[in-house]
Amino acid sequence: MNRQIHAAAVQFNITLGDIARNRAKAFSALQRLADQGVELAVLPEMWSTGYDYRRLAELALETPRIVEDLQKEAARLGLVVVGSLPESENGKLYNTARVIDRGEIRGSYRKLHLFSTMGEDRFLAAGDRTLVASTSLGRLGVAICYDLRFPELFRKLALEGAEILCLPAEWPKPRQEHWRTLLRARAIENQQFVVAANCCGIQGKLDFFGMSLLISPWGEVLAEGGAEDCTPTALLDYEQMTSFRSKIRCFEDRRPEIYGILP
Ligand SMILES: O=C(O)CCC(=O)C(=O)O
Repeated sequence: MNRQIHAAAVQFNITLGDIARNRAKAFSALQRLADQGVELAVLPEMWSTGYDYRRLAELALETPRIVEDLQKEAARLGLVVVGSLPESENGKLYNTARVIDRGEIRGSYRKLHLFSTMGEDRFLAAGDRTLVASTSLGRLGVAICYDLRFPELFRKLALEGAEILCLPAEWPKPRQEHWRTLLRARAIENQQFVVAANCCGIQGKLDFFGMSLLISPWGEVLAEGGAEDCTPTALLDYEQMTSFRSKIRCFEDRRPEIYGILP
């Protein structure tokens, strides 16, 4: 049976520290997307708060309630939703993405690579495991923003069966070409779909360019966001992935015994 998944990236201008406003934007986008028949929606990184480091510990206390509401909304709308939020546990803060499948949490992923260039490692603790979540739409691999610069992580997710890579981000100017090139490379080399949601607009000193992308395993950009709030959508056709994987056999032809630490 050929599976086609209607997917979207939810791109918006995150207002620093304003949970009510960010939440209203995200939830109304999810409603609109569900009305259009979308089944998978990826939200940006730290979408409820942005990087409001000064107040992050206090803001993170709201996260469990937001996740609960998101679960109810995903169940009501029949959506799979991925996006990252600040998480507080045992006195530490994490940048954590959850995979919510029509109400059920299928997995949780704490950002592994903290962006030391901007001090993320001074405020947040890093995760220590990867995630490929089994969902009603297939196997979703999750990575967050700066993780994109570490290809080994993505190969591991692919070897663990990831079919769609979901990447919430807050990726600023002037590194648009890195964003686009690396996302396309990850899709091509791992022969999987990529749904990457960036934010847009100004947050503090940072200027975010948007350009959320949905990419096929062939590397085609299926849909692309502009520089404003938007929700690019595309159909992800599993048949295309299967046929590409059978023509160019990257997984079978690997030589991990020579160069790899991965099995
Ligand atoms: O790698 C980059 O250029 C951006 C990464 C980033 O902004 C982040 O991880 O928060």
